[in-house]
Amino acid sequence: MLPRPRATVAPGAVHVPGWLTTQRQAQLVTACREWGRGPVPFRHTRLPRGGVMSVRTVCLGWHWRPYRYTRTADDVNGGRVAALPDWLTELGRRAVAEAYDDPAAGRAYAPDTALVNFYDAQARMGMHRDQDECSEAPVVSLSIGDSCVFRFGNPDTRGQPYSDVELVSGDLFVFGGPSRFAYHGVPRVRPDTGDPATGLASGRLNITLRVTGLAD
Ligand SMILES: O=C(O)CCC(=O)C(=O)O
Ligand SMILES: [Fe+2]
Repeated sequence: MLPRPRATVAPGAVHVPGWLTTQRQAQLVTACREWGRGPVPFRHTRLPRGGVMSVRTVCLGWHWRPYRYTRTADDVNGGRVAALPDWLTELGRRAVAEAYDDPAAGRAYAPDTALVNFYDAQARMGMHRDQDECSEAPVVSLSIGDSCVFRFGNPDTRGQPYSDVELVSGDLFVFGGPSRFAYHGVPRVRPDTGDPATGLASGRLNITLRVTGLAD
């Protein structure tokens, strides 16, 4: 397969294909399994109006539920979420530095939460903005397993203009600056497109690192 070129999808939104080695992806898959064992398990997030998200999510550092962050998972089992490990923070710093070709931006990046989403073949994510953070620092997104269509739009509307980007296992996507509060979503996952060498036999994992801007 030809290497896919790195692309600026919108101002401040950069797609870096094949950023994670297979070995690093396998390490992340193992870590995600471990995080799912507790203290808070993966769950389908309940929405305030009664809906349930099709992805399953576990959080690190801070627990996200619509539409705020807390230290304990009061909508799951009340447990305190697992810590965000230093090695993952470090990976996020490197992601920002390399996506923006800006070592200082990488050094300044201090994520304090990660959302780990698992998509089975039917799971989707509707167009939304990541806007429960009190910070304009970029979001770092890592994808492992099945490919998906990642729809990345604009800060003003759920509709056009947007770009449909194919996110493949190992890809990095960073969105910050003028795109930090852009609408985005996952309209479809492509079953059986992942590489079993990552340790994920089916489905898709997405890890987003964020800065909440919150203090205890
Ligand atoms: O799965 C993805 O690629 C995006 C996930 C996402 O937008 C989110 O967790 O807020
Ligand atoms: Fe999001």
